[in-house]
Amino acid sequence: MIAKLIEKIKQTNAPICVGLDPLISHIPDYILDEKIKKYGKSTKTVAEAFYDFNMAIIDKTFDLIPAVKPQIAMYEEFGIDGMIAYKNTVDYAKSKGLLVIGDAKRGDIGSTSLAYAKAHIGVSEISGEKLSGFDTDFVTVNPYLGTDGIKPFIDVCNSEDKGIFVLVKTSNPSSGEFQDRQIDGTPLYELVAKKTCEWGELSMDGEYSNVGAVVGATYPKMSAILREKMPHTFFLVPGYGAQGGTAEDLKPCFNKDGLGAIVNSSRGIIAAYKQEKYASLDFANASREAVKDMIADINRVL
Ligand SMILES: O=C(O)c1cc(=O)[nH]c(=O)n1[C@@H]1O[C@H](COP(=O)(O)O)[C@@H](O)[C@H]1O
Repeated sequence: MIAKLIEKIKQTNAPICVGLDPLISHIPDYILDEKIKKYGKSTKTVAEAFYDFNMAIIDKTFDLIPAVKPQIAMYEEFGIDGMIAYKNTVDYAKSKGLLVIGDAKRGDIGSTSLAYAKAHIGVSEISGEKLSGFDTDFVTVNPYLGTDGIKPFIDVCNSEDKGIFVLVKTSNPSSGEFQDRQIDGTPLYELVAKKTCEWGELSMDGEYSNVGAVVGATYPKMSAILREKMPHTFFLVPGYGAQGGTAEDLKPCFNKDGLGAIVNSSRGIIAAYKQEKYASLDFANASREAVKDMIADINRVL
């Protein structure tokens, strides 16, 4: 699956994905009001509004980008109705030819990880009939439980041609609390990186592995170290835009050939219409212009 993502990045010349992380405060009033009229002040209203909002953004951006990354938490907040909106968003993005990175940060003991893997990137079976859950192309995975928590995801990557991104160095302010702690002279994030490379060897897809790494844009010195130590690992890079990461900051995440990473921006794209620069545009066209600006900004440094 990573080879497909790389192919789409080359086709679009855009190593970026749009984070579909809607909040009620992002949704224009006219969409919310229409849904409230139909469904009252309910979780269904929010879910339907999120789906309409996402579809409009996908319609205006799918020709420019290789992938989207819906963050499941934003949907889970609204229970079953939210989860339906998540699944509908995944399916709509795929119908437009986009690859979908489900951001669910799963990981547990082996048997439970297998269920998570099947839910997000795999299939299940009942009496010989295949059943799919969310069916995204990639899912983000938390490595804290170690190899038996990761292995089921890798097995599903191999059987279904899918991919995962393992949290290695996250973008948030507290990421160093554990990740930067030295263990026998090596920071924990480097130990996780080494393990991620070993796991990656179990699912190679061309030059890169289906086992990728999440590396935040906000720690460029560490990104440079990781890029060198992980030559066959593709990076998912969050933290650009709203969290302060700049194009210069994420440059070390890329290889010399300009490949090796896909950069996510969520609020910076889907809520672009709230920024002065895009204020004259409707929300979906503002997202389109913000995507074009992000692509140009990143390609400028590559
Ligand atoms: O796995 C992720 O995508 C992730 C890892 C990380 O280290 N930092 C991080 O921000 N993310 C996700 O990336 C998105 C960032 O959103 P914005 O800050 O609005 O661009 C959110 O969905 C986060 O959950």
